[in-house]
Amino acid sequence: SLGKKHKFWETQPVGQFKDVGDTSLPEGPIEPTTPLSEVKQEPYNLPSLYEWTTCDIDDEDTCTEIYNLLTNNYVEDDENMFRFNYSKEFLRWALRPPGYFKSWHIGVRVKVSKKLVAFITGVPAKIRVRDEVVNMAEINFLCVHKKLRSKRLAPVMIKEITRRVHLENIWQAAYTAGVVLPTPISTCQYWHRSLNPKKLIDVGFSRLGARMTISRTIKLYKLPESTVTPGFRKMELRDVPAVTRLIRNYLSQFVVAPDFDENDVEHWLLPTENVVDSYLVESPETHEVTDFCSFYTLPSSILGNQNYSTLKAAYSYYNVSTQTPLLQLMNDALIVAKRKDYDVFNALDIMQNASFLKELKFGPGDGQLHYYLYNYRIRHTLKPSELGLVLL
Ligand SMILES: CCCCCCCCCCCCCC(=O)CSCCNC(=O)CCNC(=O)[C@H](O)C(C)(C)COP(=O)(O)OP(=O)(O)OC[C@H]1O[C@@H](n2cnc3c(N)ncnc32)[C@H](O)[C@@H]1OP(=O)(O)O
Ligand SMILES: CN(C)Cc1n[nH]c2ccc(-c3ccc(F)cc3OCCn3ccnc3)cc12
Repeated sequence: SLGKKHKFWETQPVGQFKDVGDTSLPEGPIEPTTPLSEVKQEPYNLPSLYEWTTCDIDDEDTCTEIYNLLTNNYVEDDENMFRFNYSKEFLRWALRPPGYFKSWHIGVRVKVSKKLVAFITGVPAKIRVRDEVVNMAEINFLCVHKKLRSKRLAPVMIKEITRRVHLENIWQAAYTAGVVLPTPISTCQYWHRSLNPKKLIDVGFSRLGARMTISRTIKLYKLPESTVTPGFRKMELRDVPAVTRLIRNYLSQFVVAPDFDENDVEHWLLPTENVVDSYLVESPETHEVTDFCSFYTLPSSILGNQNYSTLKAAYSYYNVSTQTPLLQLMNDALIVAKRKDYDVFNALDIMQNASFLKELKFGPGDGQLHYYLYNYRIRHTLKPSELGLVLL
């Protein structure tokens, strides 16, 4: 029909807008897997000025190049006031999960200067869709330098990472984006809970409510100094088996969710300073681990403000409540984040998050996050509450 033409995405094995609502199409892989011998052996062609490079994230200088490219050219909010500022330790965490492939950390350099001007990554993940556990690639950090935009570089990078993922005999992928592409499996809202309202108002992230003063606003968002749940403590290595049992059981209720094993839990959920914080509730009586909450640290650069350069943001990650009310558990997470000097606590309305957002004084964000699967059809668009997957 009319509407935007997606010249690249209409060539890809993804749900097409024209097929939305066609319930005759089966759920599952859209294209059959290809014999490995038929996968293109050589890289796709880049425009002649550029060359592919496989980025070694363990190399300090390469990690710095990636950090600088993203810091200056990655995702901005709709009003171009903030830009994600993933730290180097965060990138090393995000890109080296169990079973990762260095070949999936793909850069583009200018041949002459060797300047890194583009980047795209994949990490392997076992993702369950309903009752099927599918080996997928989680694609992230797609970035083209601002000076090289709208040259159709992104499709070449996407085809190249697709080729490299195919070489590892993986045929599906998961990704999220703030932009609408063919075709979201779900669209969720993000919400923000002010922790440092004065700074948020100063930098233009929040606006003073009608009939509100600064001091009234500070009082509105005030939190206790200490958490309230008995047995609430930081997660430790010895907790990995119990947390794995807890989170596997919890995530089984969602249509799309990671299929975490103990190695995954150790990597993704054990606290890492300035990257991911995780807490659990150990019953003082039974010493059973009954609840879990976690958030990751993703600052945003503040573009064009005299007094502040960085917004310290915590993002809700995976949370499980079996004994402690989710509302109380998440309020303890807010209390910890405030104590650690975060300015704002962000959450998507996925999983059971909608049950606490309003009551804990989260306000709706100004955009949406769309979830996508590559080469896997979902018959009906999912509600955010059916999603159990958080991509960084
Ligand atoms: C089996 C394995 C499969 C693995 C692969 C799975 C798929 C993985 C897919 C990747 C998932 C990444 C997830 C992720 O990283 C999280 S979403 C964050 C993406 N990055 C940013 O927003 C950073 C700032 N923007 C940029 O760097 C550029 O604007 C980018 C590089 C985004 C586009 O560069 P550009 O210079 O602005 O544009 P052209 O090169 O001229 O290309 C235009 C074409 O690119 C399509 N486009 C635009 N934004 C996109 C996006 N976010 N996903 C997918 N496609 C996107 C667009 O629709 C158009 O195609 P169409 O004509 O068909 O509409
Ligand atoms: C998920 N991961 C793939 C990064 C990513 N890509 N595109 C995005 C678009 C929105 C969000 C997002 C997710 C949760 C949230 F609470 C706020 C968000 O963006 C606010 C707007 N913003 C953008 C930059 N600085 C502020 C993340 C992303």
